Amino acid sequence: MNTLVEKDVVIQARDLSVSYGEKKAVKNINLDIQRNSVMAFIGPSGCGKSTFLRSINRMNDLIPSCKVTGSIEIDGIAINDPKVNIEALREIVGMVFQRPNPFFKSIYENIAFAPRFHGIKGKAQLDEIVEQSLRKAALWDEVKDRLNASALSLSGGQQQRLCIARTIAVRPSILLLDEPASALDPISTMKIEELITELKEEYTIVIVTHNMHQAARISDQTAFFLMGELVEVNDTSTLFTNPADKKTEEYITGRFG
Ligand SMILES: Nc1ncnc2c1ncn2[C@@H]1O[C@H](COP(=O)(O)OP(=O)(O)OP(=O)(O)O)[C@@H](O)[C@H]1O
Repeated sequence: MNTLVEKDVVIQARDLSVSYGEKKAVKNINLDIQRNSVMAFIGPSGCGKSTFLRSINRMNDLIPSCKVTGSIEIDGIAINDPKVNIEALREIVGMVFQRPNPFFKSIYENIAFAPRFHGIKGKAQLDEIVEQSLRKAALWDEVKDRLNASALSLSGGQQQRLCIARTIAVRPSILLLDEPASALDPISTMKIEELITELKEEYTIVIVTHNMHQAARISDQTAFFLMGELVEVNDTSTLFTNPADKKTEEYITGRFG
């Protein structure tokens, strides 16, 4: 059906496959991800969600046995082109992992480190970046009086928001979140979910989650993976209430996985 406004696709995967040695972990994926939306990847353990996520900022390049075929375009640029500057790509496409992994440095330095590395030296400018990043990550009020304390003195949930702030500090436009709340308590999880909903105003967010309630609460679109294949992608409300594929229905109703 024609629509008046074309969907604003920022990430476009075409026939994307990823193998580790002989094992094909992601098989011929075609997927469009819309700007300023939250896309959730769900599916049973080992179905390729994280592998696909990592191909969006070429983190798979770090795994020697890993081979990627097909294409991913971000804003029309084929990111697997050898000419692409990977550091620049990873600034545009930031990533946050399952376990909070702050640097063994102060809260301030965790945020200021990358901007300083990229040449921002002025204290006032760095202060501004630190404050804005922490505000966007909904952490400023909790840490503004102890910016010089060790990041490791924060709770797990605060550390994870610090990692999100650290990612935001280099001004990405896409955030990849690999089960960002799975190691956190329910209150910290709720804060991360609220944060994701706020951040999508400014960022395109792709999140891997094992928690289907979480996917239903925070995502606009959901993609269901099974054994390396993309079974179904749809608006989250449709996928959870009226899945097109029987395998999706079986998974979301808890019949396997
Ligand atoms: N570094 C690696 N080397 C070899 N095989 C890997 C590697 N990482 C993942 N795999 C394999 O690729 C397949 C997909 O793994 P992946 O981690 O992408 O799945 P997943 O859906 O994210 O799983 P989970 O939900 O358990 O994190 C699995 O069979 C896994 O064993």
